[in-house]
Amino acid sequence: MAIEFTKYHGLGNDFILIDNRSSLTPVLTPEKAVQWCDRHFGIGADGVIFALPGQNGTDYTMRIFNSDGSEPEMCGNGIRCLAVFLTELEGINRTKDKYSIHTLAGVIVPQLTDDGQVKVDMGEPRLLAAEIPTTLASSGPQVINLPLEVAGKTWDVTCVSMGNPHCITFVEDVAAVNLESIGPEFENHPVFPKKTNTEFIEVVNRNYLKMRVWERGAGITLACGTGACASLVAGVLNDKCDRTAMIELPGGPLEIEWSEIDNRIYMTGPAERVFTGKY
Ligand SMILES: N[C@@H](CCC[C@H](N)C(=O)O)C(=O)O
Repeated sequence: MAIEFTKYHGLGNDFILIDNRSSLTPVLTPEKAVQWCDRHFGIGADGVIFALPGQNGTDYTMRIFNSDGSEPEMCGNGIRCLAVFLTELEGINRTKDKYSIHTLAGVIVPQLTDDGQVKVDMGEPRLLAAEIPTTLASSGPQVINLPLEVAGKTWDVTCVSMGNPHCITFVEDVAAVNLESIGPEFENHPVFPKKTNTEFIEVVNRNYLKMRVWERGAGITLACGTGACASLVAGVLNDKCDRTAMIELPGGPLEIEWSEIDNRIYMTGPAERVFTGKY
């Protein structure tokens, strides 16, 4: 049976979106998602996202499979793509759209802005080691600037959950990091029982950070929304940046704010439709 899909990207972090609004069961298995995401033998993407009916009073549910078939709790760039996809499916006036989306990381609220971007209420960051989860907490309940041995080198890391796990480390020159070799070592490190996403951050100034990412279940991607949020939180906790900053990723910039008023993270960035098809 042919299934209709639409390809989107958020700063080059690309996804296959599927209209799954008639059932709470994704129309693809994780194994099929791996095949669809293959850049040589399939459509090619960092993940597959399903727009499912809402649960517990929410408008919709988002589920996502990474390109390796694993299921993460949340995806920041993906939820911006989902918001635009839903608007196009529902045909509502773009500027008024605000959705409550049920995810494995809780309820997330994206809103389309007047300039065609999407601003997302990403919820509160979680900092307790058990919430990340990580076993790396020697001196307290949080992991802030603690040494971690990876591939024969000591890295000072800060761990933040945005529903999914992130390990952040600050470096002098982000372009010099050999992501391909070091990324999998972080991802599969025994101190992360559910594996981890890893962000390498260069601080340019207190409102401008450069980031490269190795994603759990997807490898090197051009952008990671939850990673940018977690990195801003890590920057604030280490007194390296202010609570509002531009995070420059290989695919482009994201604006991130950690509100002092409600402790929630707000992420603003684009989401673009690329093409539609049947597979
Ligand atoms: N690219 C995403 C994150 C996708 C999930 C991640 N690979 C994980 O397994 O946690 C984003 O924009 O947040």
